[in-house]
Amino acid sequence: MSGEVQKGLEGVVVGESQLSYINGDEGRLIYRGHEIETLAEHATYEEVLYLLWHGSLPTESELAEFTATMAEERAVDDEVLGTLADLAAADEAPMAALRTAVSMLSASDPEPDAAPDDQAATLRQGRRITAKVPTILAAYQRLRDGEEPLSPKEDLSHAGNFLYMLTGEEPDDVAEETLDMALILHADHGLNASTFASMVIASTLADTYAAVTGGVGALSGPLHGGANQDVMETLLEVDDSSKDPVQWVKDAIDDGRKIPGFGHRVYNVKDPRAVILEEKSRDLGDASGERKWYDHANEIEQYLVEEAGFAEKGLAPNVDFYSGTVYYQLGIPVDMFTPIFAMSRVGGWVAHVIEQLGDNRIFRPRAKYTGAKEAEWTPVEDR
Ligand SMILES: CC(=O)SCCNC(=O)CCNC(=O)[C@H](O)C(C)(C)COP(=O)(O)OP(=O)(O)OC[C@H]1O[C@@H](n2cnc3c(N)ncnc32)[C@H](O)[C@@H]1OP(=O)(O)O
Ligand SMILES: O=C([O-])CC(=O)C(=O)O
Repeated sequence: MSGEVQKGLEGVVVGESQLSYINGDEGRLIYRGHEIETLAEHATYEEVLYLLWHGSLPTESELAEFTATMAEERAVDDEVLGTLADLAAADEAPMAALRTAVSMLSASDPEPDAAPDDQAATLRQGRRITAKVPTILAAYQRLRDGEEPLSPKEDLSHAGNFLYMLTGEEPDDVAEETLDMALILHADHGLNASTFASMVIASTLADTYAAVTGGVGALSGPLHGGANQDVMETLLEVDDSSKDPVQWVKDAIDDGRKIPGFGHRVYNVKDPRAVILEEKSRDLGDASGERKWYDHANEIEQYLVEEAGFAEKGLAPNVDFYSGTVYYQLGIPVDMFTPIFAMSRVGGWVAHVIEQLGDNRIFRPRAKYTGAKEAEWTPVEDR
């Protein structure tokens, strides 16, 4: 066994997966053989969930049944809504509220005695959690606004129902399709930090709720999913400053700031999801006549990649760089951006947990011990 330290586990292969493949030099992402561009254009989020969880694209009748089952599972208990109201009163961050609420869902699980390594039961539990996350998030946003949560509508899509529960109005096609596409793009991405966190938890044979709660926690950090909120806050800061975006970013680099939404452990080139989201951000701007959010982001990208040497260092926009400008143009509050990422990625966490359970071995790496080996014991009163 090599004693070499692989900081951040870079390049370490810990298992096999059939879920998603990333080529970081080509900027390519596929889910179970399907290119992300094809899925973004033609699939729905429900279809992608089915693909990830069941191994192949559903037939029309399989999709109808799957969609209906998930829609029936959207409602959450009053106890969860009550806790969300308390958290809203305490001004808790939405990702923290989501983390707490997902953990609470286990109390109403209809299969509490399911064996932890039962893949079929894990899939049903994961499906129920995935169905309920939008309800939790929309309820939380309404409670923060002093409004009553809305009950889910079963006849709307996963994305459409979330927007309805958030705003009280059924969304137009553009908003629904845009969010649906964003959910598809964020559903899975190999062994990213939050997915790996879920897998580590599942590998101990802890339950699905523990694994997903851990995933939410890991995704919330600014080096991971939290970056989409940071990107939008950066663009708002640019807009509020008296500087043009390029001058702003030059000064930010001189001040030693990291630019959120740039850099990736696997991609050395632009993330293919960022390419799709960039186009969507520009289209939304053109349609509304207000392109400044896309323009600010794009000017920053052009400068960093073409003039500041980011391309040579393999630093390019990641999925978080343009997603925020898309959500912002849909009127979604900035601190709901990372929760929307979670609303999608829960599907990937569940898929990887099921895959892990199919060939489980507990994760247990080692650290190279660099501490003292012979310390002298001194009684507390003599220290
Ligand atoms: C959904 C997602 O999780 S996508 C990632 C979302 N996170 C972000 O956008 C936050 C900003 N980006 C980052 O912090 C990093 O690029 C990460 C966390 C994504 C990847 O981290 P790592 O693979 O460990 O790369 P690491 O942080 O070591 O960076 C390598 C070099 O690039 C630099 N670098 C990396 N990202 C950036 C950035 N956004 N801006 C400026 N410099 C950067 C680092 O300073 C480092 O330079 P050095 O070698 O001179 O010290
Ligand atoms: O893969 C990663 O490390 C981060 C990422 O882009 C994702 O989770 O979508």
